[in-house]
Amino acid sequence: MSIAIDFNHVVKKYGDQAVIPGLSIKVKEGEFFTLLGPSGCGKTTLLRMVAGFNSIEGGEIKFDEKVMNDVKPSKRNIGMVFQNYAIFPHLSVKKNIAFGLENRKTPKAEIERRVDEILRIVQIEKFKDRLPENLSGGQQQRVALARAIVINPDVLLMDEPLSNLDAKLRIELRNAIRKIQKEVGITTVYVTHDQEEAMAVSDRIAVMKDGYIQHAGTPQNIYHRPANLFVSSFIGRSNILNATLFATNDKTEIVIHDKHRVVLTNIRQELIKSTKTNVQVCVRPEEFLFTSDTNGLKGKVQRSSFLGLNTNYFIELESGETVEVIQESDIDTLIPEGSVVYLKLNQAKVNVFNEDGSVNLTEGVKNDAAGEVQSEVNNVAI
Ligand SMILES: Nc1ncnc2c1ncn2[C@@H]1O[C@H](COP(=O)(O)OP(=O)(O)OP(=O)(O)O)[C@@H](O)[C@H]1O
Repeated sequence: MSIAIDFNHVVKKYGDQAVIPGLSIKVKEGEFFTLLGPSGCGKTTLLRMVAGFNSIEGGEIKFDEKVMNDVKPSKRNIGMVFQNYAIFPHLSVKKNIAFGLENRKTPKAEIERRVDEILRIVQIEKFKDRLPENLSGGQQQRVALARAIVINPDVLLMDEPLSNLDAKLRIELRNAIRKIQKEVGITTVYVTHDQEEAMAVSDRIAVMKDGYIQHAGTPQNIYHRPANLFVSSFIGRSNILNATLFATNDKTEIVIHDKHRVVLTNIRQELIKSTKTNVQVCVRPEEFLFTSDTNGLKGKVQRSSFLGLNTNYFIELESGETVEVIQESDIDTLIPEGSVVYLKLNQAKVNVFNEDGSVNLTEGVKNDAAGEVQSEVNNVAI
């Protein structure tokens, strides 16, 4: 059985310091939900609150309709996977997996059946009689995952489960984790600081900073329509350019470096309080296009790198700023280093933020975070 988790104005304090000042979000039943953010933003703290290892100083955490604040960790029916595997070294793989069921006094035949089923799902049948010391890191982490899910938990919590593995294994195991989570359908909260990993495994991601969720949404929405400049810089690569936004009754346009004009049709007019506003424009490397139009942004190619599918260019603009441009590789053409080029923006894709970067002025942001930072953002005067 899987459940929904409701974080309702949750507060965590250490002494006087509120590391989570008030956080609200709903995790859906069966969802793969990831907490993503830089070191110290409060991901582990929040995960430990779900498990019951951390006290709650305000608000409530509910599993479906039940308030869990004072429920002991052992009564929460949670499976956990940590980065350091946490499996018993002296027990075989099979015994490690059976351990939680034996503790719960599950009948022997049922233990046999469940362990065999999980060995199959996690694809470690052939190692079932080995001791952990004779397994690779990735195989040990599969055992840890099997141990966590064999007890049929309501919630699966994972804290950086891949961070001790090498790059190739990380990709292999993250795909396995995603597949297994969908097969068993357990509501999952996953912690990572690796944005690519978060995008690869999650149904939804909450990008955190300083104990607040900045943006919660699908990987696609967070990438294409980040709620603020922090989110756009944290997820994927971004070129940030200063610009001026002019809004008249006829049209809205941005002017970059006093020269390059781009008409935009997707600005949230209700947020524009002045005919002339300083803004910051975020252009992903693939949202630049080369043009023969000399009204484009002029620059000089500093470095061209053929990467197979794509070609990567670093271009120094007249302003002295360097931007990164990615184009699908052409079979014969590589723009040589030193060439003068003109760039235009894919105007439907770029994001425009207010001067301090706290609000995306572009239409299409879908932010499910219902915490205080959200209402502050909505009230920002521009
Ligand atoms: N027991 C504690 N006492 C005091 N402060 C703490 C304690 N545990 C964590 N903190 C502080 O709370 C904040 C959030 O820490 P947390 O471990 O949740 O961050 P994180 O996002 O998981 O970081 P990382 O990715 O480095 O693990 C940090 O500023 C940390 O120093």
